[in-house]
Amino acid sequence: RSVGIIGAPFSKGQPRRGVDRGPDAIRAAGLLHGLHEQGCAVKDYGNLTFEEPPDDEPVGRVKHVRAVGSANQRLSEAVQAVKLDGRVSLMLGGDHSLAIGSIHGHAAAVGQLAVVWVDAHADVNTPLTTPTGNIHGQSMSFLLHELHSKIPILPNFSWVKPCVSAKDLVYIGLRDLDPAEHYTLKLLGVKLFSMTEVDRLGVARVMEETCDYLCAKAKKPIHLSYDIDAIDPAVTPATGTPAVGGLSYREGLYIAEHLCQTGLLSGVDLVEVNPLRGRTKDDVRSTVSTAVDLLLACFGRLREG
Ligand SMILES: N[C@@]1(C(=O)O)CN(C[C@@H]2CCCCN2)C[C@@H]1CCC[B-](O)(O)O
Ligand SMILES: [Mn+2]
Ligand SMILES: [Mn+2]
Ligand SMILES: [Mn+2]
Repeated sequence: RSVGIIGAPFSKGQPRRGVDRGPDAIRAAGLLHGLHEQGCAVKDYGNLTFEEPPDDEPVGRVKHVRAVGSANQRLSEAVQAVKLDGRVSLMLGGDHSLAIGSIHGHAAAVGQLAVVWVDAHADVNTPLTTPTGNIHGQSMSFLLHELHSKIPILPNFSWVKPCVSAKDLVYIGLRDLDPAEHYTLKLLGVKLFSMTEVDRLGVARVMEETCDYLCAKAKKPIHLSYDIDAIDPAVTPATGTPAVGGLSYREGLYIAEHLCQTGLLSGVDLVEVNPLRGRTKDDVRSTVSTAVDLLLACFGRLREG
């Protein structure tokens, strides 16, 4: 497998300091060494640098609009370039607002794609429904064709074109949604496997149904957007919005292994690792090493050897 790594040290999609340290923490924990060990051809494109627009006042309730819009435009261009290099793009966050640029750039390069969003949260608030104003909880709303009419004009966001159809999106791990998000997902008929379905069906059946659902019509390239807070906070506590009752380490790995086996994985995000949110060094170590293990599984590592 040929992998192109992009570091996106960005935190303005949410209020907590430290998530911009995610990319270098994940690298320091041995990501590149691990990928090389398992035979991947790896190119590290380094960390993006982001401008800090002055006077970035909230627009309505939405915070850091100009910074988030500008950062994601830059990320979109970078991901598109990695795809045009013929590599699977791997974006290391940084907060989950970065999925806007990552998925946008991926779609610009490959056309229609399927999205698997692994997360405790749906991140599908619109700028008008968000309870917090944090754009990391709104990312999917900018990307879905079906929500285009619900998105107001925002500064530095005019470049964003919706690029995902609701029928091409699957959520896994949901357990902390806002009312408006739940309403939206039901209204659009988005396929979702909350932690209830994970418990009821088991992760193997969830992945079987996910792939059957996404591949039923045509096999599209898959974009996997993995929020580390999908995993149970007992395993990955160093993150901004932990929610109890998450995926086990094993379930998290299985999801990555299964998607890797489809051969359709074309873009990956690993976001919301925040080294400053661990109570102890062990908290941080466990979070970062789990992130590395999930990524090694995305790119071919199997527990059987
Ligand atoms: N829906 C949210 C939003 O801010 O829009 C509100 N929620 C926090 C809140 C905590 C108390 C119980 C109810 N939920 C976080 C989520 C965004 C997560 C972004 B992600 O990237 O971490 O997934
Ligand atoms: Mn998220
Ligand atoms: Mn989340
Ligand atoms: Mn988060």
